[in-house]
Amino acid sequence: MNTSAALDPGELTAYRRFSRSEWAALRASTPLSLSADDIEGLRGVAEQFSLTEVADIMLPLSRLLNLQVAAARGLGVVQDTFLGRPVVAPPYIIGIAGSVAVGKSTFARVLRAALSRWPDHPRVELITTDGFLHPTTVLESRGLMQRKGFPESYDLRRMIAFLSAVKAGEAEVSAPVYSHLTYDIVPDRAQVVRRPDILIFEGLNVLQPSAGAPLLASDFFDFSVYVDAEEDDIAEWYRQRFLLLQRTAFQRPESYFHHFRDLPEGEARAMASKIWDAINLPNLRENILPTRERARLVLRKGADHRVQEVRLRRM
Ligand SMILES: Nc1ncnc2c1ncn2[C@@H]1O[C@H](COP(=O)(O)OP(=O)(O)OP(=O)(O)O)[C@@H](O)[C@H]1O
Ligand SMILES: CC(C)(CO)[C@@H](O)C(=O)NCCC(=O)O
Repeated sequence: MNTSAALDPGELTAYRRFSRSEWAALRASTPLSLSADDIEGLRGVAEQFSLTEVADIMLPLSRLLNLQVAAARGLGVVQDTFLGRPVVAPPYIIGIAGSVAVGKSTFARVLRAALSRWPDHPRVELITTDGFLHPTTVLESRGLMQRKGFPESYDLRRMIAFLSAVKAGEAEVSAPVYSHLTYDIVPDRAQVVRRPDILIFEGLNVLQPSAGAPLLASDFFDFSVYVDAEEDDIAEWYRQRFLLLQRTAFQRPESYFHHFRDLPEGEARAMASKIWDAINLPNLRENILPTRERARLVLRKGADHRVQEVRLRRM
């Protein structure tokens, strides 16, 4: 099986396809005038993100989302008026899905910065589903340490309860926090969300069905994005990130991968490939890629991380 760009006829009718330049041209409808400094500021949120990526991909998307937020608020007014209640806009929730190492969190950080520049929705929060992984003690007791990222490794009830509380407009909603350094949930720490204008909810599992549970994460989404790329490219990004972490985070004694800190580069690459092939690639094929066609927007990246094609669902 591969993750090639080929689409079946059903998908072709569901989505409009845009080349990079066609999508970039939609920036023309962006009334927000960003100075060169503003754009540089957005890029600073994630140094890997190039200026052209911000201008060509992120600005049209932030405009589309700005219009969508306004429309969703309009519908909220209709419902509150019908119910005779004071009008309160619930947070607009955007799900971001895709493989391990495809660049979801990088993309989400830049999207957050871009959306928060709009005066009508300055308060944008970002939560990753990593925090809803079961802690290591639970994963170990269930024999799931080699299944991290698979559906059974998450506390889905807690994840759905979190989204439900945010959408219901609760004043403060807490999410657990995961550390990539210790490879575990951080005890006694929480990330608190306080009625943001927009919540970006990022993780490989956000578009997945939840076995047996009545609600899915995507039931709470107003919009969703799938970050897509060739399997081989993602595997290489995973290896590159592993090598970077080896030179940085793994050097710290509290790192779960501290014992890999002095592996020669060839062996470190082989170790990264082994973890990729054993865990993250099967998870991509079995559980993540099958959710791609649920997304409203699919961004297809090339080997250089630049988005080459955008597919937008017809609604
Ligand atoms: N637009 C980009 N340009 C260049 N490099 C990028 C870009 N986006 C991500 N990367 C790099 O690709 C790697 C994976 O990115 P990131 O950590 O954002 O992925 P992720 O999908 O959030 O992964 P995970 O699911 O493991 O958290 C990182 O090394 C990151 O620096
Ligand atoms: C925490 C997840 C599942 C998602 O971010 C991922 O980073 C992970 O830890 N995968 C398990 C195999 C690995 O260490 O790459």
